[in-house]
Amino acid sequence: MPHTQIQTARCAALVGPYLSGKTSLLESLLSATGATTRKGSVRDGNAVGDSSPEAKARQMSVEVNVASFEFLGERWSVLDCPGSVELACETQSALMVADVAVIVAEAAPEKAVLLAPLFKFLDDNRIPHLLFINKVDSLGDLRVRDVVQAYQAVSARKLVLREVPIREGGKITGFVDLVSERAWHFNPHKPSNLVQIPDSLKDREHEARQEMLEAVADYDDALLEKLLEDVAPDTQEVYDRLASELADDLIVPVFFGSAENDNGIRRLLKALRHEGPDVATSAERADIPADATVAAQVFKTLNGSHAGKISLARVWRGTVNDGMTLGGERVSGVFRMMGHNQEKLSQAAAGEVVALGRLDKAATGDLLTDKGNAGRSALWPELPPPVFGLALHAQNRNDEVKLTAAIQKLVEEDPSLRLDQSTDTGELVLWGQGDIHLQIAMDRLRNKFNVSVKGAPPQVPYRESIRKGTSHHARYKRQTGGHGQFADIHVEVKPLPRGAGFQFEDGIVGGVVPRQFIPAVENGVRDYAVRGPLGFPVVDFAVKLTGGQFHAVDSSEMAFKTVARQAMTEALPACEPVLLEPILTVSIAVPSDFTSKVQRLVSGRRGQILGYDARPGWQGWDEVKAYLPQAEIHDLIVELRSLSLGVGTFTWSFERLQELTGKAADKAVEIRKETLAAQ
Ligand SMILES: Nc1nc2c(ncn2[C@@H]2O[C@H](COP(=O)(O)OP(=O)(O)OP(=O)(O)O)[C@@H](O)[C@H]2O)c(=O)[nH]1
Repeated sequence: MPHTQIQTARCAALVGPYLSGKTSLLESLLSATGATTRKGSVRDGNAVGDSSPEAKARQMSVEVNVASFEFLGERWSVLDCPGSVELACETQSALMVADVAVIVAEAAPEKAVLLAPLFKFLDDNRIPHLLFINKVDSLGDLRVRDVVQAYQAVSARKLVLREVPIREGGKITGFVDLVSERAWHFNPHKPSNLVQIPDSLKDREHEARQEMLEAVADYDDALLEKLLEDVAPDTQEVYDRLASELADDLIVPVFFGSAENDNGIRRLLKALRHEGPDVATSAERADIPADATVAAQVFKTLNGSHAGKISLARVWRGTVNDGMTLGGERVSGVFRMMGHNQEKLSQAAAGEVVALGRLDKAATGDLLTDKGNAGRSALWPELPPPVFGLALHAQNRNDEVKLTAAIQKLVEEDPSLRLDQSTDTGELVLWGQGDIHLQIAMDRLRNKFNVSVKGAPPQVPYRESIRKGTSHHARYKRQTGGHGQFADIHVEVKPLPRGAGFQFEDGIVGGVVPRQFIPAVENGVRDYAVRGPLGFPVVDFAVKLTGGQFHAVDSSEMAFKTVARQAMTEALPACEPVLLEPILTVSIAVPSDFTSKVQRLVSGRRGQILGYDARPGWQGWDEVKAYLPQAEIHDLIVELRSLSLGVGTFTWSFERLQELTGKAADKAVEIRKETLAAQ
């Protein structure tokens, strides 16, 4: 078919559920196009992608792999994205700069819901995408059309089957292309060869082709008219409509094959070549300002310990030259990536995906132009809220200082990580998207930044308060040599309502405690309140200084501060101390099939369900709102994912403190005592 050669390079992102075969597909695309001479494999650990130690150790993609090839004179960059839900932020960033996404999915209709967040993200961002059903070598009796039907339930756009399988002896041995109506026979690790359409398949082929044409005609009146009048449409017209409807994200063409056996790969390449939009179309989608002559957008940042900072960027417009000023900084090196290997270029033209050296101020999402750094694009996806935290400690105490700097570099590489220095517990808590996400981060700290760390569940920031008040008299008197120390106070202590904090009242009349010592009394109480009788910060109580005595020579600020602490130490245990635990408001989002399981999960964790509603903008999903003790949240995401095929997620915010009594309280106090004793 005629094809106007597209001069600019294009970019496809490979996305899809965990272990669906994206890295294998990249390997297959590279070998089919001659970009690699020997096909590697994920199993053998010699694929172009997944070459980092963290990826090899897990046999999974832990970050986006970038590679490129030429197919029939056109350059393509491929962004092989990680499939794990915990690494979705990385995938979303890569998708923002791609012309087209290939969703690689196994034929698993029972897990169709896994694709829902991806379809929604692609549709929300109008990113053209097609579906490649992988691993058809092990499809068994499943029918491709049934798989498509199951996936249709989670896609707002119409899935349009572009080929039908040829089956022999219970196996898929080839396919019939529904546009050209030509049949191909799969050959292991070799291009398919043209065959006759089997007679037994002719009816099915005709039916499927009609369905495809009708789906396409939904958006094209001229084509619809032809179909209604039984006029056979011209093949070129069908290809053109398919291309424009894909570019407008109106339809999702569906292909299938086997990355492992290199089947269906050339058909996929042809679809990308003929139907993938060009960079100018995608730049419009990305809202690249018209006045920028040169524009590139960073979708990933790498802080190599030796090579310095590298920004992976898509060139949206113009040419990026090594040494030029882009985004207000000098570009020091332009590289084309092939997995972990880099090829130095003197320049990169529009459409290319390149690594740019030493742009110290550029961050992921930033749009760099010849006019300056326009900052993070308004269209860039929001960061996912953190759902799993670990308190980190350097294995070697001397590394504690290095640790914070190294984590900051990691956060720059992966903005879905967040570092919090807890003011309550003093812990350095790394927040992320799940246990695997944080384990990868910890591995990177060791492998890249040479800091070995241990992770532990973060401490819960309990508080304590009192249930009843008391009056107390305390005297502090020391006579050591010359100057003595003297301070004497009467205080009234009383509980305050939840959320009131701490109040201090000066009730002194007649100057029995001189004015200059009163702040010292308040400071002494505040000092004490950092750790009450149960070992936690004391809140929601009031102290009134009602009387006292002083000595003209021996009284000092220090003495009054000390006596105030002493008064609290003596008085508070008698005020019925009570533990307060933080309660969070959580909002848990799951497909509605899992809503009742979520309610049980919340109840089983001492939570209080507030109700549930449809999740706005998510068809077939619910949002369950509940109060949940913070102590129950640490591994909530783990259980939530395991009951929802991995797609459940939640957001949380602090709600209030609430009294905790009984065994749970005793345990918290016991652990606190052990922790304090160990310090
Ligand atoms: N039978 C069969 N297995 C395949 C095929 N493609 C990939 N696999 C296997 O599926 C597993 C996962 O493949 P990967 O290519 O690592 O999957 P991925 O989608 O890149 O994985 P993540 O990026 O970690 O989500 C590997 O064991 C592959 O060998 C295929 O076409 N057929």
